[in-house]
Amino acid sequence: MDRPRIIVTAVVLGLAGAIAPIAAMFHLSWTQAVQNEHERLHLFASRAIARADMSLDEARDALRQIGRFTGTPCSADHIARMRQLTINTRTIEEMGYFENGLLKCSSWGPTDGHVAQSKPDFVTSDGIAVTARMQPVMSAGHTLMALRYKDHNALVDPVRFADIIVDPGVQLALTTENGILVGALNGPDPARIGKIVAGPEEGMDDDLLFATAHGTGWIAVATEPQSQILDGVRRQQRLLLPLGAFIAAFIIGLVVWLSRRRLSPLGELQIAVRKREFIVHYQPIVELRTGICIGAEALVRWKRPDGSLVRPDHFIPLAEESGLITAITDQVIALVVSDLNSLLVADRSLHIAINLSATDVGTERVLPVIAKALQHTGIQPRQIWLEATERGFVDIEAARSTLARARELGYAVAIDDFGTGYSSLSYLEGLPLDALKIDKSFIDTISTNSATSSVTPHIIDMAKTLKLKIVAEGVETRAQADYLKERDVDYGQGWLFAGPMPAAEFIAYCRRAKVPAGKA
Ligand SMILES: Nc1nc2c(ncn2[C@@H]2O[C@@H]3COP(=O)(O)O[C@H]4[C@@H](O)[C@H](n5cnc6c(=O)[nH]c(N)nc65)O[C@@H]4COP(=O)(O)O[C@H]3[C@H]2O)c(=O)[nH]1
Repeated sequence: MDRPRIIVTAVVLGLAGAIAPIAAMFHLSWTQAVQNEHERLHLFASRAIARADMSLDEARDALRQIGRFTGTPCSADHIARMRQLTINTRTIEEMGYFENGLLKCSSWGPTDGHVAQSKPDFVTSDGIAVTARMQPVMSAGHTLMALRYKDHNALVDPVRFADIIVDPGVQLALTTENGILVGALNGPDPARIGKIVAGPEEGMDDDLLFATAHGTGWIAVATEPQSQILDGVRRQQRLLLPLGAFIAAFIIGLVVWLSRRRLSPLGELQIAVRKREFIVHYQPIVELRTGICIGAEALVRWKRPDGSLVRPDHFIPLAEESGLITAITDQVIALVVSDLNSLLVADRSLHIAINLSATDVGTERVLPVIAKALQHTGIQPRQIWLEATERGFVDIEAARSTLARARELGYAVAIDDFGTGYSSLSYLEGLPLDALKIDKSFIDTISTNSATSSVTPHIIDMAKTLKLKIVAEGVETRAQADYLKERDVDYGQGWLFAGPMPAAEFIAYCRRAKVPAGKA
């Protein structure tokens, strides 16, 4: 992904990361507050059911007691007993005795016997027939509930079935299972209660929150206006919004950290390695005596997604420091083989020099990589030169072992940038080498009177003493080329002959250079 896309993606992710947790916490505050309210309403409804059951138990107890009366029905004793039970049972307003379906007497005294038994709304499992709303004949007060067991009935004030303490704003209703309103607190709307009873256990009906509880035979409904939960929502928001803000800050931090990492030079280089964004340019090496091209040095370039080329000086040090260099070396080896396989097979006199990093020289890791890349290509190992700089000789024993093994396998080994490090003759003597590349800084001094100009002939003599092939790097002028040729330096590389070029151009250059290249 290129830079602008990373930035755009980071901004989008950052915004989403900031908005999503806050929005989620707003939503969660609301649902949590609603759930809390439902639980609270459910508690009131359950209490109403418990209260109704208790009232029913009281009435049932009184009905059973009077059922055990064995004296003459509607005698003074019987009426006194009913009256006593009415007085002693808080729930009961009046008791009555029925014969052949007609009220014969009540706790108030004998009746004229024309009041018929009411039709029950439901019958409990133990045989108590409940009529939710009926008008008492004797006491002629407000609507009561009738509970009948065998021949006796008890009239109960429905308020007794729902008289629990609720929070302000909460309305309570007790209905039979078929929706007949039995008792109510704080004036709920009967029409809406009827609708709620037929629906789910809890929820929201327009602007009304509700929860129901089911008992044997009745349903309790607790409701409250939606506006009542705003306090609860605010309470939840006070708890959850800081958490949302923390998560948002964490996500934004993470996005910034990740995008900075991806935008950092190392992050970009890691992506380049993963996406194999490297290409190789080839700089011809010519024989100074004839000017014929005898090979090239493979020089890596990083081709950015926008097409621009980054020179190795700008990323090789970072690659070496981070350990990415080994992957880059491997990609260069693969590219050399795929770019120049045919050329190297067609012309056995050509070689390609590959730069090894200090890490590559310190271990033998790279050797099997090259061997594998050359398999089935027809390229001969001697056509591959391995260039090691003096930086790679920090662990001299490891370097010696790698270079010796490389030569055993048939590769040629050259020391690159010679003279810039700490190499001395005695140092060089111990190393298994085929060639020495004189650094450009020494070539630059040729024909000048600088202090280092006298060093160049010594380097040349030293290489000759060690019977090494010599390559002069960075040859830019004819005077430099003439000087080197006079001193029997074998090969030259530099802008005088050609700069680094893409593979196709190098192949064309080599074909032309059957005729001597440059007039060295
Ligand atoms: N001013 C001037 N410069 C000339 C002339 N002739 C050649 N050069 C430049 O000198 C450098 C020669 O490569 P080097 O000494 O191995 O130095 C190389 C080498 O140490 C390293 N490098 C390049 N490719 C690789 C690679 O694949 N792996 C590793 N580990 N290092 C590489 O990067 C360094 C720089 O490479 P480049 O930028 O391609 O720079 C190249 C080349 O473009 C000339 O006449 N005048």
